[in-house]
Amino acid sequence: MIEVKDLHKSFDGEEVLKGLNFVFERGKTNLIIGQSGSGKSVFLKNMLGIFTPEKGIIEYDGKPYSHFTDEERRELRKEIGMVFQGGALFDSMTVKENVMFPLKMFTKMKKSEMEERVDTVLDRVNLVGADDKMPSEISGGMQKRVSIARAIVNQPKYLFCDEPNSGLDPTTATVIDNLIQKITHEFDITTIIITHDMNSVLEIGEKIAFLKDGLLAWTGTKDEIFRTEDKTVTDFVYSSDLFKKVRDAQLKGY
Ligand SMILES: Nc1ncnc2c1ncn2[C@@H]1O[C@H](COP(=O)(O)OP(=O)(O)OP(=O)(O)O)[C@@H](O)[C@H]1O
Repeated sequence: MIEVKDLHKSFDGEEVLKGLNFVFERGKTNLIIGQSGSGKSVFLKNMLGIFTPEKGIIEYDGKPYSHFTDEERRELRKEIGMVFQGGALFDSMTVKENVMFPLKMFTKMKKSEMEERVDTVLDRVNLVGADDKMPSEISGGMQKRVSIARAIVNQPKYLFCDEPNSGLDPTTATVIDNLIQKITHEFDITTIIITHDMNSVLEIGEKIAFLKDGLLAWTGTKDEIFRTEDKTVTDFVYSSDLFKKVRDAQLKGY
């Protein structure tokens, strides 16, 4: 669980986050949505310790990040998996080398143990047999799966995903969403996903934080987002054709 309390962040005197409060729950896919420029990435970077907030508290399983020693911050870094927008694989490394990278960086595992772990996660993301391929030789969807495998190989407690399905066709995007959700449940991870994709909201929005102008404008679940009459939310979500179609179908009782 990651709890954020009264988080403020400014750049050059301009306040981007204006006092956010939210609990990202363990074992759930927690989504951050909102228009471009609403502060989603800045929010994520504060949680990752890349930015330091001027005010507010970020607690990792009950412990404020500001109280962590340097050593504890390094330990925490090992417990965080990251799925970057675009995958961010190392082009010059094979699939297997990419996935093994965090183990080499953060653990003292023996080579055989690392190989076993890599095989297990590649199996988990349905990439058996792709070990020796280069990123350029596999599809965008497969690259995302490699990125997920790399993010979970060190058994993280927290998984941060920045638009994990951007650039994918809708079917592959759904496969990736469902994979992240399954892994979240299976390993009881606190997963935080920034997304623009309304289909993801419908599929895996177990807990949603809707940001507007640096404030939390609404929170709820994928079921609640359909029922809310909050105009700020409806203006945003019903600008998506997909949402309109699903809501119309629901109203007709399909
Ligand atoms: N390092 C930085 N220095 C100065 N301003 C920044 C910095 N990072 C972000 N900002 C500003 O903070 C605001 C929020 O940006 P942020 O990237 O969090 O938006 P976002 O909601 O993630 O947008 P998008 O959906 O387009 O990625 C923007 O006005 C942006 O210019």
